[in-house]
Amino acid sequence: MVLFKNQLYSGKVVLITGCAWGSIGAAVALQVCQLGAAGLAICGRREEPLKDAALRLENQSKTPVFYQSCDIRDPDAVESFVAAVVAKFGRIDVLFNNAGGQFPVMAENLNSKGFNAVIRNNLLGTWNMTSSVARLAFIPQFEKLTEAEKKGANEDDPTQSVPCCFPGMVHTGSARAGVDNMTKTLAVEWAKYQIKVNAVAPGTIVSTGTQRYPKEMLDKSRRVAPLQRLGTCEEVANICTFLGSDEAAGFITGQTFYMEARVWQETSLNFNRPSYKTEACVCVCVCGLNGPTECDRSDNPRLFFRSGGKQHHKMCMPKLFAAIFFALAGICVAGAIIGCVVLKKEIDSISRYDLNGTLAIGDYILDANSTTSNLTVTLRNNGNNNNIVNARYDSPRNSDLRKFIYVDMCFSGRVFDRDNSSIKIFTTVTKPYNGTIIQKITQQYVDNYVVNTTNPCVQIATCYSATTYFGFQESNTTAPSSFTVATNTTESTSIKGNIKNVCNVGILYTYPGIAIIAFACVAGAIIFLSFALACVLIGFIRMVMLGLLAVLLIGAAIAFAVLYHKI
Ligand SMILES: CCCCCCCCCCC/C=C/C(=O)SCCNC(=O)CCNC(=O)[C@H](O)C(C)(C)COP(=O)(O)OP(=O)(O)OC[C@H]1O[C@@H](n2cnc3c(N)ncnc32)[C@H](O)[C@@H]1OP(=O)(O)O
Ligand SMILES: NC(=O)C1=CN([C@@H]2O[C@H](COP(=O)(O)OP(=O)(O)OC[C@H]3O[C@@H](n4cnc5c(N)ncnc54)[C@H](OP(=O)(O)O)[C@@H]3O)[C@@H](O)[C@H]2O)C=CC1
Repeated sequence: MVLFKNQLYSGKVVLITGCAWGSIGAAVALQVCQLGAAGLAICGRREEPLKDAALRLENQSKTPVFYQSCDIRDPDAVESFVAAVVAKFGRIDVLFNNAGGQFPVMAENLNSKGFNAVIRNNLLGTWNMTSSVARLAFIPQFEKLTEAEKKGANEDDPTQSVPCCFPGMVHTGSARAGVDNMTKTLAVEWAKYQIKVNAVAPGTIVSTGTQRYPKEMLDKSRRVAPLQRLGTCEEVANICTFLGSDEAAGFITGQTFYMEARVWQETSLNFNRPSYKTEACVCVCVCGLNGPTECDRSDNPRLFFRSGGKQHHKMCMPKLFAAIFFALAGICVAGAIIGCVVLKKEIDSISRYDLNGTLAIGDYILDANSTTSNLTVTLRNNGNNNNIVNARYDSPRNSDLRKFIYVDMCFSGRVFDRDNSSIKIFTTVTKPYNGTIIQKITQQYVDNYVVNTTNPCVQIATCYSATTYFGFQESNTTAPSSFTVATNTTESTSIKGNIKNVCNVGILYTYPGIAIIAFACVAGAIIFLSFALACVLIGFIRMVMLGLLAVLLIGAAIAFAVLYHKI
């Protein structure tokens, strides 16, 4: 699209403050370079973006570009930059006071230092640059003209906002109102040097600058804009390029051009109810991270922290809580892993005792770690052609009260009752740990005479500290401390035993501390992870509300179930 005459800026030396690629300044720079400017000088606080912009501009035009790091708030730096430009190009024809900016903040949260910082950036900075360029370039250049020639045009183009008011930006609104007045005053004062001074007050423009603003603010800006959209840097550049050209706008001075009639009445009406989120933010300033980002301190000043850096990183309520919950979930996961590893190690360390064989009269099983007998089996003839089987299991480690073992015993062979009546096989646990009977007396009635080979098998769950007696006993006999059973002497009687270590349910009793911590950690990880995800997906407040609702519903359901059960 050709908007301007080819070579409109031919022979002109242009100075643009603030020119990072993607900014309004860079859009103006590209236009004037492509329109044949003889030289371009750009400045900014950071050198890297300037170098980058200079390279791009030189690649896309024939204009030589000079850049220097310079903070427009510093009069000495400005003076030396302008002097360097004059030394480099010999003159300056057009000045675009583009550098500036602020931070969004509600007036009640703005202190004097912050107000001053923005006034300095937008009003004082604009003045510093304008005055230096006028003194070091415009006026001396004018003085050198012949009377006939004294009709040059220079352009001061401070971009600014605020047709009438600027809620949320009182500092910059004031600064730009000052620039507006500066524009008019200088246009009159310096008309004698044929310096023309105009200002452009863009609406909200999509640029590297506004990328740092909260999305909600920009959305609001878009909604109140008559054209229902944000402007582009090129659109601002078009009017700047026009005003900067003596040929195009030679008869325009002392004017402020508002690019878009914002409906400020509506904004003013909403002043006390800003449409952007008022959520609490934690703002941390860190040096040396991905370029400067400004914190929106107006969100909620109470949770604002700074650590002295210049770059601000913001974390708002839901994200903050999500981060906290993620961290807690992480700690829980670590705890669960450590707990499970410790438990596994402990369980693996429990010895296994396998009898795996037939016990004969007088046999006993040795504890793997000691020579103490812990299972003794005696078989003796009761003098009536019957044998008595007595078995006794003693804890090998009486001190270790919390550990359990299961003993599986299988009796095989033919078992006779003296009276041919049914007999009982039972196990009982005496002296159970802590007074609790681990497995109550198990009774199993066996048919007359024959006990099949796989049955009866009994399982005795006992505590190490307990002494367990097991055996066959005639019915109607109360449990004594030893049991007898009549066996046919012609039949072999054997006991197979298998002592297993405890795992499953026993864990909870065995290592209560570690097990409880491990299970609590697993539960905690699940809960915190759910909280964190809820914070990310639905926000902290809503998550708390939903949580309360869930608790109420569950409570009501339990109450209903209890009542229903009772009825
Ligand atoms: C209802 C509201 C509706 C509004 C709708 C508006 C829609 C958007 C319209 C956007 C239009 C304008 C766009 C642009 O201008 S684009 C350009 C964007 N670029 C920038 O804005 C960045 C430029 N800013 C800066 O370079 C710096 O912030 C600045 C130079 C202005 C100040 O930096 P300086 O280093 O001098 O200052 P400090 O950071 O040290 O701070 C000094 C004191 O200022 C106070 N301060 C700073 N930040 C905040 C904050 N976020 N909130 C409140 N106060 C703040 C504070 O007192 C600082 O002192 P301390 O450090 O001692 O605390
Ligand atoms: N975008 C918008 O909607 C609107 C913008 N404006 C104004 O237009 C101008 C350009 O805006 P935009 O392009 O969006 O902003 P950007 O933030 O994208 O660019 C601003 C440029 O100015 C430089 N700058 C800022 N402060 C200083 C300083 N003290 N000294 C030297 N250089 C400085 C920055 O470089 P560095 O950080 O390296 O110093 C950067 O190159 C600004 O003044 C802005 O306030 C006005 C109305 C609306």
